[in-house]
Amino acid sequence: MSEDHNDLEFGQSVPVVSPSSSSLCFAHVSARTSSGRAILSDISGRVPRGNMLAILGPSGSGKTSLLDILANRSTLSVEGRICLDGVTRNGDKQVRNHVRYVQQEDALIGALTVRETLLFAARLGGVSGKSKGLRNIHQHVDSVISVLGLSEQANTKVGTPIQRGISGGQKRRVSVGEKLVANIGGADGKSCDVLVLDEVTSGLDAVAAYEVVSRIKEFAAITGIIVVASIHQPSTATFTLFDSVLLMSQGKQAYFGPVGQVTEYFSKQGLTIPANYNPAEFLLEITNTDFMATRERSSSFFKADIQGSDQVDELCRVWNSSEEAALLETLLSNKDNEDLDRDVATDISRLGLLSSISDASNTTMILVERSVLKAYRDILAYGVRVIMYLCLAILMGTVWLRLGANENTIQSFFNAIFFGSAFMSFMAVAYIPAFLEDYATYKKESHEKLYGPAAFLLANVIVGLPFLFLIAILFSVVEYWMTGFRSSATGFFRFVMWLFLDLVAAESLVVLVSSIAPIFVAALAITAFANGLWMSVGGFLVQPNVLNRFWYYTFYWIDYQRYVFDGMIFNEVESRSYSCPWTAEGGCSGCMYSASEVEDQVCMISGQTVLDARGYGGDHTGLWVGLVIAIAFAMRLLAYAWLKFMARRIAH
Ligand SMILES: Nc1ncnc2c1ncn2[C@@H]1O[C@H](COP(=O)(O)OP(=O)(O)OP(=O)(O)O)[C@@H](O)[C@H]1O
Repeated sequence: MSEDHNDLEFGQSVPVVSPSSSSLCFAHVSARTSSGRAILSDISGRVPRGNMLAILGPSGSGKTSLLDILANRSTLSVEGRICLDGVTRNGDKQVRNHVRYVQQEDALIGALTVRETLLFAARLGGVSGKSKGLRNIHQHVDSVISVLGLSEQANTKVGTPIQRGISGGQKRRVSVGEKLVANIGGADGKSCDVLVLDEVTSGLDAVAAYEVVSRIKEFAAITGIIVVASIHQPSTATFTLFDSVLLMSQGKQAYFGPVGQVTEYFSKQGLTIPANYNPAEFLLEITNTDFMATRERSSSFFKADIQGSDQVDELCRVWNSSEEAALLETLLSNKDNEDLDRDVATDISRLGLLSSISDASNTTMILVERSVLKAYRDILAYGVRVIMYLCLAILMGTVWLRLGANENTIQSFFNAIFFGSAFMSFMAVAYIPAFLEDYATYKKESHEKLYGPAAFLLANVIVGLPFLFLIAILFSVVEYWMTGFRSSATGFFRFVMWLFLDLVAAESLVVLVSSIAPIFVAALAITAFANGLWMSVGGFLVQPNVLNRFWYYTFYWIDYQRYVFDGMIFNEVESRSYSCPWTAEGGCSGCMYSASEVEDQVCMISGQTVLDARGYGGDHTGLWVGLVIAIAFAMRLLAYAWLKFMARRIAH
């Protein structure tokens, strides 16, 4: 391969590899669930480099299951052989470095524009703007935007639940674009050799679908990548763009071969595709057991008594005994083909169209940059919480307004501190939707080994901490002074510190729960329940010496809200004094707590007396700060361990 190929740019139509060179093969692939249910039975095919395979079949026929297996993402138990460029890849963890997968659901960050989304995808994929074959990363991204017909939307945001962005079909194109911009042909062991597209044209009209598929075809021809796409109801024009087609029904194979030979093959079997009839539509009709629309049309093939799945069995039986199936079998079992595949693949890997710059710290910084953009643009990420906490501060400031320091306000101060800290932790649930959006993106990107849980969680904490600090400051500025907590800079800043730690711990709980249960309603219910639990056992609603022994010896000691509450109480009460009325009969003896006459006829209750009387032990602020940090850290660590465990499970 000539070095000149490095100067090729996306959009040029000079083929780099011969379409008959190395390939992706799958031979006799069968798959079962853990309960033994057969999902796929004996599926075979071969896709040379630079070619596109369409997987066609009715809903539930096993298209996604096969794509997952080819990308080594399946949790099913798989038999058969999969090889890429002559190397057997069954269960090979490395295969995911070579496959880019566009899943059915678009996992995009709503606050980013189309161009930003693709720029971040290119950078995360390891594309360097200084790469030899790539004069400018922006140019590269713009050319992908242009070929996907997204130039007019380049600066439009993808869209959030409260801000309309691009359409569903345009989102599909952005998802495809993310794979096209990222590290195609890179030389770092993470080159993209196979582009897997699940339902790539769903949501697109016929013209847009044709445009997208034809651009992908052009791209495959230039770069030599193999494209495997499941597709629903393609127009005739779109269908004929594919080089070959695999027809599936009920997990079985009804045809594999060149698109151009479909009509001839089925005519030979007595299933004539009517003139001017969309062949793809015909194939779907004869394999759809739910709606047997073509019985009359295909009566010369199907005997009158053959119904439903028997019809599919008949199609598969005919395929298995066909010359075409025998030819495919010969191709798959030919050792010479494998050797040829391997040799050409070595040549292709030297291409290095784009070189790589990715490393762990660089990836984390890219993720931080992306999260910062999202955090300040997407009001749902932090904006909603900033507004909500400010409203809460004003509400509390006006309800607990200018409390004087006397014996009648002591309980109100305790209530204000409990309500403020508990409610703030509770409302961390507002972060769940934003985290779940990030999680979906992480899941998609980590599947392709672009980064792992450490970079994801590190970026999350780096971006989150300043926002939480801002919330703590804003809340305190309003509420602290309106309520009339002790007037001292130390008191104020300690109050801010405790709120900040409270928010950090509460957000860590959200991250942990949402990582384990990444479904909105489940994460919401579990987090709300956990916060309710921490509130109940924290020692304020039920005093520790009365608290049931089970809760006392378990959750009471790992309750971050308890340490925050105790820290805030000591900060406020310990150094304060509360006045109480002096009476002629009893002096200070009528006060709620033991008081002393500090001046002539002036009784004061010391804060320490209040704390002692209410059963609060000594001030261990340092220890409590350490414990809240440790609890928050432990929750993040558990989230990391869980994500790592899940990543390993999928990899195996
Ligand atoms: N891990 C699994 N456990 C149980 N059943 C599964 C599993 N994976 C797939 N299936 C079942 O296998 C069948 C094929 O599913 P698959 O998603 O592969 O079909 P599909 O052709 O992609 O459908 P659609 O076009 O509707 O997306 C379905 O009935 C599905 O429920």
